Amino acid sequence: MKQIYVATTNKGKVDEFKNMFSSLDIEMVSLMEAFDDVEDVEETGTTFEENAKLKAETYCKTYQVPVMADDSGLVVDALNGEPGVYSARYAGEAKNDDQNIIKLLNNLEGQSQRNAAFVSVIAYARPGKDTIVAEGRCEGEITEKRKGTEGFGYDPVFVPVGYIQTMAELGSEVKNQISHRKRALDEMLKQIRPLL
Ligand SMILES: O=P(O)(O)OP(=O)(O)OP(=O)(O)OC[C@H]1O[C@@H](n2cnc3c(O)ncnc32)[C@H](O)[C@@H]1O
Ligand SMILES: [Mg+2]
Repeated sequence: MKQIYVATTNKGKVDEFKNMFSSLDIEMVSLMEAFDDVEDVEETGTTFEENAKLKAETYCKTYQVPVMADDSGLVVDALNGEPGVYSARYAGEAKNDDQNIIKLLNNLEGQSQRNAAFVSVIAYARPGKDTIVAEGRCEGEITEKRKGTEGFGYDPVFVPVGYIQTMAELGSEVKNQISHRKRALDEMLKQIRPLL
């Protein structure tokens, strides 16, 4: 079976990729589990695409295996697209989900326009070949209070369009069918299927 290495330091993303790959005829291998010396790649890009490529290409070059990496985040209309590429470190380099949510809700206090979208850009880097990129979005709204315990990141304050519960209440079964990451992966598979 074809193996693809997925590179992420985020446990929530690993679980989602494992779940989404489980029905495919491609084996997903966690790069961080396969190699014990994996160093963090600094996300110096200003777009999701730049950072996704940076992560995938750096690891592909180091380990000479095909690598997929996701760069993702929350884009809030009333905050001019913030936190965007800074979603993980919105409240500081410690990358604390709870602090990030507190900062987001504070910045949106009294704001009735709460439209937002989760965005995921997946880059697939292969040794000696051009990198392939795919994007997925999930539109929704930011709640006034956090609700639910599943998922990670901003899931407790994000209600997808067409639902009344947050991603953290809906849980992985629903999330992995409608999420930005699932849509990006579907887009990616359309492009790489013929190449596998
Ligand atoms: O870079 P890697 O190692 O993959 O892990 P990371 O957590 O730093 O990942 P990103 O740089 O792509 O930052 C993504 C952040 O955006 C938020 N985010 C992304 N996808 C999300 C999702 O499905 N649900 C909730 N929040 C999400 C969350 O705060 C993430 O930490
Ligand atoms: Mg990151």
